[in-house]
Amino acid sequence: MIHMKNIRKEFKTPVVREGRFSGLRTLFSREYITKEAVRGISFEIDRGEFVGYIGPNGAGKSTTIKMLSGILHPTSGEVSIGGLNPHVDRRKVVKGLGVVFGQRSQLWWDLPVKDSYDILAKMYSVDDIDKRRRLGQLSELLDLQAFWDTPVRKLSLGQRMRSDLAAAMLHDPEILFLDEPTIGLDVNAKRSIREFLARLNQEFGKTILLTTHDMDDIEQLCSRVMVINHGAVTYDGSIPSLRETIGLPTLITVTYRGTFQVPAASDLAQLPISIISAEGSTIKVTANRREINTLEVMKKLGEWGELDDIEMKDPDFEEIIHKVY
Ligand SMILES: Nc1ncnc2c1ncn2[C@@H]1O[C@H](COP(=O)(O)OP(=O)(O)OP(=O)(O)O)[C@@H](O)[C@H]1O
Repeated sequence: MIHMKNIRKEFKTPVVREGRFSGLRTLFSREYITKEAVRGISFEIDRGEFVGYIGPNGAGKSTTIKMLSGILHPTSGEVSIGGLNPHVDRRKVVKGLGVVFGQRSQLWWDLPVKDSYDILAKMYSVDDIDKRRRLGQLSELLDLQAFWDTPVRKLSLGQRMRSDLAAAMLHDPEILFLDEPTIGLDVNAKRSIREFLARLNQEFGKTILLTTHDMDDIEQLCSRVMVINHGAVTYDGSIPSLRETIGLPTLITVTYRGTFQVPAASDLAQLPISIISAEGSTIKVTANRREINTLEVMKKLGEWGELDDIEMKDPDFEEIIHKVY
């Protein structure tokens, strides 16, 4: 449904001149610096997928989304949405696309929220009956009613983001591109947006590509994650297999009934288990699931004393991402 093959994007910016008349000299400069923002990205996204697109600042995420939505033209490579080129067939493609840039609103700043929807409905040729029906549904899902008549500039960030999501869905697109839709939101606002996005995907079958720096968004919503770094995709797969690929150790806290006996240092060195601390009847160890499975770890720990309680903590997704970046 969404196809990108060997996509590259270069930006050319004039060399900034220094000294007298620097502004004018920069303006008329013929020297450019070329920045390769995206370097040969390829991926396919199928109908109904919910894909996280993550990477550090400046990695090329927004540039990718802009090329997919036809705002930017790739320097080279193939891009298509439902078989159409978003740059060439922009009008047709945008009918099936909803786009939200969390940092920028597509609503009219001084108008009441509902007036922006009237304008957007006209722009997307949504008739009155469909507009009323969809806004009723969106208003219920996103709880918009309370600020329906409020000018956009007076909305809180959470209300503004909910209004923007409704705006992106007003023409009922099949595909949604979201660039940081939870940026700056508090826990409750994030939760309500995540619930909405999960329903769009699960109940209404929408295909969603989500860019975010919030790893909870990714973990709670996405079945697939793509990591982009320095303009190239460095990982594309599920979250569990990303955990496995990175292979950070699991922290295991064991409480014994009474005393326990750890093996001699030479024997311990043979095991894929490391002791972090031992105090009273509690010991903390780490083990890498790539080297030893959970059952084997429990068996080994059981040989050291009579087990009372075991707690396992997998590495946070945040820590894993830190490793990939
Ligand atoms: N219009 C432009 N002109 C010149 N350089 C640009 C332009 N847009 C983006 N870039 C550069 O391309 C690179 C990728 O930018 P992009 O905005 O795609 O990153 P990002 O992954 O979305 O980052 P962030 O997480 O900070 O939003 C950056 O080095 C950026 O400075």
